[in-house]
Amino acid sequence: MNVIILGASGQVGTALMRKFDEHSIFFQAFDIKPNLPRVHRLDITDVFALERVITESDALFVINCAALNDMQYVEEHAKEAIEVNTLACENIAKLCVRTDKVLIQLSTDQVFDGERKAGYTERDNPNPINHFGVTKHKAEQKIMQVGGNAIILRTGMIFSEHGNNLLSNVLTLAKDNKTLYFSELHYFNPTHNVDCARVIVAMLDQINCQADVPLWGIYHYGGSDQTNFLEFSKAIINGSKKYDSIITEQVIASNPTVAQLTHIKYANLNCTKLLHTFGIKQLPWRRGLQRTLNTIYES
Ligand SMILES: NC(=O)C1=CN([C@@H]2O[C@H](COP(=O)(O)OP(=O)(O)OC[C@H]3O[C@@H](n4cnc5c(N)ncnc54)[C@H](OP(=O)(O)O)[C@@H]3O)[C@@H](O)[C@H]2O)C=CC1
Ligand SMILES: Cc1cn([C@H]2C[C@H](O)[C@@H](COP(=O)(O)OP(=O)(O)O[C@H]3O[C@@H](C)C(=O)[C@@H](O)[C@H]3O)O2)c(=O)[nH]c1=O
Repeated sequence: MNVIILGASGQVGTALMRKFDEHSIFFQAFDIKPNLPRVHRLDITDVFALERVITESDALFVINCAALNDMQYVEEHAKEAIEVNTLACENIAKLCVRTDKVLIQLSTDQVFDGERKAGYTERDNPNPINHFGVTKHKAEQKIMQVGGNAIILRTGMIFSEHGNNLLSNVLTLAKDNKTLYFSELHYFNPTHNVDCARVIVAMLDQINCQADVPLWGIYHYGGSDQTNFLEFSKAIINGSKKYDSIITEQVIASNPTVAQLTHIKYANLNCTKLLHTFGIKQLPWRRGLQRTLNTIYES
């Protein structure tokens, strides 16, 4: 198997590179910031460079993890976000069709409006309420219009030991002994980057073996079980206490209106389709959280 990873320096990209090495899968890795070994520079909005990379490679799979993910930045840089999160994805999809490659595109729970408490299935209609969700939903629509052998994997709140994510934000504030204020009314499925990579590798494996079975379409994956911002931040603090005595005890429920947060209210993903189609089970995020904290504090 031979794979192209776009956005390889990010949370999911780095975990994928590690998994591919473990499984002896050959990959070519690209990112706008090639700050890791074996990652080459590629801006996915550079149409010609993108075309060269995809058409000259004999990879069977393209996994697109590249995106602008800072939701506040995306609100303030709407045009740039459309270029990266939507138009580049459409181009990637077209190039995959032209070169007969399978596309795995990462997407988000933020394509929904967050009003459905029961957990969103793939049959639920997207209705994004933030610009990040709009850019990702438009990408999904463009990819579906292009057709071809494409999978869209929607996930939520990815955490890892590196990069800017909710876990690192909580730790930074907690180490300054600041009081943390978090909503207990906003729900989501935290997803360990390594777990997300596990799911992608399992999907690739099966696609590779079952070329005649139509597996294309949208799937949901998030860590089990759903939680809210308050509970998740408390779990981070509790898991850090054995390493850090100065960490704050002060985690307080503050329940802002949806308008005060860019994040949607109920971002829970129902992952049954992935289980029934690929046999891939959800893993508990608490296990990934403790592993991540161990890595952060022990390295
Ligand atoms: N993080 C999360 O909580 C969630 C993420 N997702 C989706 O999953 C995917 C992977 O997310 P994650 O690994 O967390 O993302 P990261 O932000 O960690 O990684 C994305 C990488 O893409 C790079 N990038 C940005 N613009 C370009 C560009 N024009 N060309 C090439 N590379 C670029 C980023 O660089 P730089 O850092 O310089 O911008 C970064 O290295 C994305 O599609 C994301 O939207 C879905 C749900 C939740
Ligand atoms: C640091 C902090 C954040 N928050 C809130 C604000 C914010 O909406 C929420 C989460 O903060 P973050 O900015 O770290 O995470 P956020 O950017 O909301 O995360 C999202 O990222 C994109 C890419 C996705 O696809 C989503 O699934 C989701 O994971 O927590 C507080 O309430 N109190 C705090 O002290």
